[in-house]
Amino acid sequence: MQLTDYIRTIPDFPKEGISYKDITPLLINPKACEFALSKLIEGLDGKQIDKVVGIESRGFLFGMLLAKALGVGFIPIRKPGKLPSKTFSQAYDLEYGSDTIEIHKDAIHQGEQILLHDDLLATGGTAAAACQLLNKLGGEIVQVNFIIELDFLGGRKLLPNNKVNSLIRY
Ligand SMILES: O=P(O)(O)OC[C@H]1O[C@H](OP(=O)(O)OP(=O)(O)O)[C@H](O)[C@@H]1O
Ligand SMILES: Nc1ncnc2[nH]cnc12
Repeated sequence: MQLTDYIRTIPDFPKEGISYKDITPLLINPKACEFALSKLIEGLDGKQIDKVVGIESRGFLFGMLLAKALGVGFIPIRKPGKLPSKTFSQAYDLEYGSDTIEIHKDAIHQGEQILLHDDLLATGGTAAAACQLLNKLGGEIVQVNFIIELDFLGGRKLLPNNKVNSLIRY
């Protein structure tokens, strides 16, 4: 199976000049989703994971599937003002703007082995901000994985201390 067959490129969305990678053709196909999930798990090389953290909103989709498949809990990192209990916040820049993400202060315990997941790595601002939050909580980031990585934006450079795995690289 070729995962790239299930990714659609939309020019000039959400802003002129952005070539948007749309994963909805993947989401609509259960066999392709199963394949992508198995590849993400394969990329973990059997490493022990205590919790999966997914970044709002597209990181929730495979994040929860990964947690279920690994038999561990899922933790959402959310946009500001969405999490109801006490949070840590981190501001960051992304390919088409800037934003803040938050995590519950009690979501992770010191030394827990964390898999961080998002659908796409672009400039790396979002994932780097998420790593800062996880480090603050004392989580050990085992791997950061993505369905898609936009190599030409160099996002990996913002994750110099992390193992990064992406299924598709453009
Ligand atoms: O590497 P970066 O340049 O930081 O960009 C990557 C982020 O951008 C997208 O999220 P977006 O903020 O568009 O939100 P969404 O998941 O709710 O669509 C994507 O899902 C990543 O989280
Ligand atoms: N080019 C892109 N396509 C889809 N999601 C993105 N998030 C940041 N850049 C993106």
